[in-house]
Amino acid sequence: MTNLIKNIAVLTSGGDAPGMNACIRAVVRTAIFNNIGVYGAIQGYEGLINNNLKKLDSRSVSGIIHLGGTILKTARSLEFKTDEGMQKAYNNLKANEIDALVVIGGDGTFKGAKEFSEKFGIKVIGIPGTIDNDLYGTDFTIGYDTALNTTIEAIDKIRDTADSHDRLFFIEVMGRDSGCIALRSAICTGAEAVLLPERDTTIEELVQELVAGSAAKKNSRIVIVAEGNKLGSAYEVSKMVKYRVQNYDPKVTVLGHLQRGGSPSAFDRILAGRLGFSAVNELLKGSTNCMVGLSGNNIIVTQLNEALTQHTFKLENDLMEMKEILSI
Ligand SMILES: Nc1ncnc2c1ncn2[C@@H]1O[C@H](COP(=O)(O)OP(=O)(O)OP(=O)(O)O)[C@@H](O)[C@H]1O
Ligand SMILES: O=P(O)(O)OC[C@H]1O[C@](O)(CO)[C@@H](O)[C@@H]1O
Ligand SMILES: [Mg+2]
Repeated sequence: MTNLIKNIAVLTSGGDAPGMNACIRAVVRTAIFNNIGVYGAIQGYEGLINNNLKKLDSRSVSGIIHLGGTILKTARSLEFKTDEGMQKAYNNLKANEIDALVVIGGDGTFKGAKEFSEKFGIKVIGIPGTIDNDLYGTDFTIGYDTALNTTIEAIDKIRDTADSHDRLFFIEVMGRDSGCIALRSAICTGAEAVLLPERDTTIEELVQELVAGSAAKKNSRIVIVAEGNKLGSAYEVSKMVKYRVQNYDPKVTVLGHLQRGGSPSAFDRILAGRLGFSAVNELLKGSTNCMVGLSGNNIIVTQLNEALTQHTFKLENDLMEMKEILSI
């Protein structure tokens, strides 16, 4: 195997996700094992633009495998979307003799990496890291499993109050325009209803479901509201329901950013290790403009072009049907 790569830069970009640190550790140590120097770009693409690059060694990633967030920090960089920003990033990579980039993030991060690579010929490998699980080319993204577990732990707690007071709760969960966290958390918590971006539900249909719950002698009711659903935020949906059924006194909880934090689950740590390790090995093989992902129990490689043009989370009608039957 010929190693033509002298130095690489690794960065985390977009929303932070639990397991990003475990992944940084895997990238750094796999690269060092193969005699490749590693720089960490601080705050995602901003670090490349501002030459905020930190040389990393094996010890700089000690004691981080269990930490949420990202030691490299992350950002949503507007400047990287401009020609000038990309040019500055390229100049800094050249000045530091960096030949390749490993980016850990979501679809936006991959879009940026693809454009950058096509424009300047820099080798890039993407590693899927986002709680949204909204990327084609992998069954799971780093951070999703932990976020789902955090979400269901929070909903279970709300269920205690809902049960004790015979209340109706609308709980808004993250996921941008993907309903993956919403549907899975609805199944895991026995939620009575779920509003998803991938499925149109009218307010009348939702009210009917809730009224049917009352008729079936349900005391508490939990409605999971995916942030990207078409009816509106949990507050808006709650108001619309209250307007139609006055005797409900609905409560609203927006789980928000607590879903992104915390120590990564065993699943996310293993996934992060495998994907970080594979990303560097792909670079060594000469691969570029691609992402590593998990399919079944195998690591697969998908070209960024393909990953970015395919839509990801499709409504699994079988899961939806099962959820509906199991919550009668
Ligand atoms: N078309 C693009 N050209 C250049 N850079 C881009 C482009 N799209 C996104 N980026 C860069 O990638 C960054 C991260 O993208 P985005 O904010 O969409 O998050 P993400 O990677 O999809 O992660 P998540 O969805 O989990 O937050 C952007 O802030 C921007 O710097
Ligand atoms: O933290 P920010 O920038 O408000 O972004 C929130 C978004 O990021 C995510 O947490 C991860 O993509 C989405 O689920 C959510 O829509
Ligand atoms: Mg995204």
